[in-house]
Amino acid sequence: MEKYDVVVIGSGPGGAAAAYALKDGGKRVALVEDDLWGGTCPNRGCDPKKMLVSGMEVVERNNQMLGRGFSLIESIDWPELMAFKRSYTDPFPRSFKKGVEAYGIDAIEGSARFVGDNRIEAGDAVIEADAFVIATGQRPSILGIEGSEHLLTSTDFLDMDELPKCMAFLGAGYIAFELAAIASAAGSEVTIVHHNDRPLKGFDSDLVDSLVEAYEDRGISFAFDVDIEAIAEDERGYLLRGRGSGDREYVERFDCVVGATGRIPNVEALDLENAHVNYDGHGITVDGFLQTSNPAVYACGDVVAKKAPKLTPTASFEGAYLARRILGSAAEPLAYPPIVSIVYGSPKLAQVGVSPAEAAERDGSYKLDEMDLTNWFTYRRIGEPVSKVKLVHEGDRLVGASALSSQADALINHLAILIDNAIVHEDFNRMILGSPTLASDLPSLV
Ligand SMILES: Cc1cc2nc3c(=O)[nH]c(=O)nc-3n(C[C@H](O)[C@H](O)[C@H](O)COP(=O)(O)OP(=O)(O)OC[C@H]3O[C@@H](n4cnc5c(N)ncnc54)[C@H](O)[C@@H]3O)c2cc1C
Ligand SMILES: NC(=O)c1ccc[n+]([C@@H]2O[C@H](COP(=O)([O-])OP(=O)(O)OC[C@H]3O[C@@H](n4cnc5c(N)ncnc54)[C@H](O)[C@@H]3O)[C@@H](O)[C@H]2O)c1
Repeated sequence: MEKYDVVVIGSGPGGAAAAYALKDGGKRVALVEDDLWGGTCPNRGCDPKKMLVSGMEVVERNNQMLGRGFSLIESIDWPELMAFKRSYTDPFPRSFKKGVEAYGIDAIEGSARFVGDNRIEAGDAVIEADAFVIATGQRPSILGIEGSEHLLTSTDFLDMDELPKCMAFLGAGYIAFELAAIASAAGSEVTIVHHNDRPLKGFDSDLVDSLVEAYEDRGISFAFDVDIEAIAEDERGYLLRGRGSGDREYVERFDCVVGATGRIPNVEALDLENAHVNYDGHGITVDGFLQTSNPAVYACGDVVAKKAPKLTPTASFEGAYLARRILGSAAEPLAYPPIVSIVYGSPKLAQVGVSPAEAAERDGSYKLDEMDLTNWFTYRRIGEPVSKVKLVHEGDRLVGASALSSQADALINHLAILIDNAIVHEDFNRMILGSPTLASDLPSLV
């Protein structure tokens, strides 16, 4: 039987951050993976999605420059765009695993399951360790409806050889908005079907309304307040059946339907009962130090039941914290800085820190500014149809921001740096930034 200081289960951003930092700290570390090395983000999440977003951005920019020296590009060649994506994803797991091994971390292939409080089995190996980090992530949750076997997932979409002519996304969260924008830009007729009338819950509702309008302008349809009950295959595609408000029947046919109704934690295969590790439907339950009900077992990333958004940067932040905790250099409970969330739609929607809704609730201590930036030079020069920002200040300090535009992803990170470093308007008097850029807009925003 092999013995390690620490065994990390799951090689995604959370597990990898922990494993590398523990190795740096002198520990003997094994990293266990039962599928694609590197986890969701580089293989079937953020990165492949953003490779396809590159195509969407070209179409978006082209549309904005029509009649300004440009005419319409034909359309996206989907198989070529997919080949571009695969040029990144296909070699990724192999080179990731090579990197792990070159760093001196033992890479073990197999599905890990606990067989005792400090012992797992993975493949043929039985392994003991002083500490375990569980970082097994999540997988798509499949709606429990009749014919659910016909639903595709985000993983299927991100590896589709041909783009369907007409498709639906069920759910109106991050995945539906991002993949719908990609599919629409590539020429598919897209509908987002949602069970209530509040898409992208968690983001500012005014900006979400503007995003929905922008999608409708691009030809994306929405079916709100529809509870889907069944999907059936026939000779012409997939028939989606449900009930709308007032018990009205909803029946539509699509070439393909992608379920995007959330993700569920990967816990079942781990046999957590054998190690006395508690979990619930949201994931593994942990204390403020990311320790589970078994003092030798920790958890980080998407598999944790937590309030923090389940994103790559939060997973790696937690993995790095856990390494410090196990190495004995983190005495305090985990504390998150303001976390940036971005929906890579068309346009992009982003937020960080105190939300406009929270600012409105705590009347008096926060000041909320709403600004339409559409006529600012940064946006005029690219023919941007909509650019809005909502800024929350506490005294002279920026504490929160929400933004909607094709540049919102970059802008929100700039604003997060101001928030994290308590940079106020006067601080820009000491700086000379390259102009005209998003960064040179900042002094006028804060
Ligand atoms: C379509 C999509 C797009 C996304 N886009 C973004 C984005 O733009 N930005 C962003 O911040 N986040 C994005 N995310 C979320 C991001 O991918 C996750 O938050 C992140 O990957 C979580 O990292 P993790 O390490 O917790 O888990 P994962 O990356 O899911 O890694 C977990 C690993 O554990 C392995 N595993 C599971 N069970 C076992 C077992 N029993 N034994 C061994 N190994 C096991 C899995 O195979 C997997 O490789 C996206 C997600 C999806 C699905
Ligand atoms: N850009 C990014 O950072 C990014 C991109 C994609 C995914 N992610 C991560 O992956 C997670 C999963 O993405 P997602 O879009 O699947 O989840 P989500 O939680 O963002 O959205 C799920 C949507 O499905 C709806 N829904 C839930 N149950 C339903 C039901 N029974 N019937 C109909 N609709 C239902 C919800 O109301 C919601 O609108 C995200 O929460 C996020 O953590 C992040």
